Amino acid sequence: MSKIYGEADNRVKALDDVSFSIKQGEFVLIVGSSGSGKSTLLNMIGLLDHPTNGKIAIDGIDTTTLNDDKISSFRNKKLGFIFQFSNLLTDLSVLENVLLPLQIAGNNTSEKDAIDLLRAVGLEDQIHKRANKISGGQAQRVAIARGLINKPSIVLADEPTGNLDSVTSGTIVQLMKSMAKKLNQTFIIVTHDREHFGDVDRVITIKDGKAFEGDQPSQMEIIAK
Ligand SMILES: Nc1ncnc2c1ncn2[C@@H]1O[C@H](COP(=O)(O)OP(=O)(O)OP(=O)(O)O)[C@@H](O)[C@H]1O
Repeated sequence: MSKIYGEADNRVKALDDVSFSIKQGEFVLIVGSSGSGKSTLLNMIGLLDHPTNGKIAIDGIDTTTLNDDKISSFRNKKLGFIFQFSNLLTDLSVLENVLLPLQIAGNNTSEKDAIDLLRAVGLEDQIHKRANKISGGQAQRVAIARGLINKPSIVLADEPTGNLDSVTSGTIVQLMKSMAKKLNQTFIIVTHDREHFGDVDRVITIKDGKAFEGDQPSQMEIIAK
């Protein structure tokens, strides 16, 4: 799978023939220096953008063949997003923001699940605050709870611990790992904080748009192919 931005003189090959497969339940880190293509890869797996060449298969479905409606419903049902600049709706409370994905997916709203998650990210005393009255780090933790509330089978996170102190980062990492185990969720996490994550199933390094595991070019198939 490749992704090229722009044309002619402005052409940037952000992903260059990246190919790997991730199994259900794997906890995977994507690391690499700034500008290497990590966010581009996450956007492709999250079906937020299309690859220029190749395909992304999820659960055996080649997502490049799906129309926009199908992509939206696929995204709502299967994927959870924790993106650093994923804005919260500022007119809503912290709790309402976390409940939103349940309502969009038409799932039964479970306030208890939302409150449990907010407690797990250390925000139980902020749940009725409006989202514009909390700090950046707290907003990041709300975004984490919001990304997990639907119990998505695949969670995509871009720098989920980026705004957080190391104690809170540790709590968040433990929460994500325990959810991954309990619900057999796949986590694909872009991070600059490799050390905060401790033991993980796999680490994929992106270098100049190419994917490596260990020192070897990644040779596995599917998900991004
Ligand atoms: N929308 C875009 N249009 C043009 N070029 C882009 C676009 N998005 C990313 N790029 C370019 O693609 C390359 C990969 O960018 P990407 O954001 O995926 O890197 P990254 O590894 O996530 O970086 P960082 O760690 O700084 O977030 C960079 O050269 C970047 O400038």
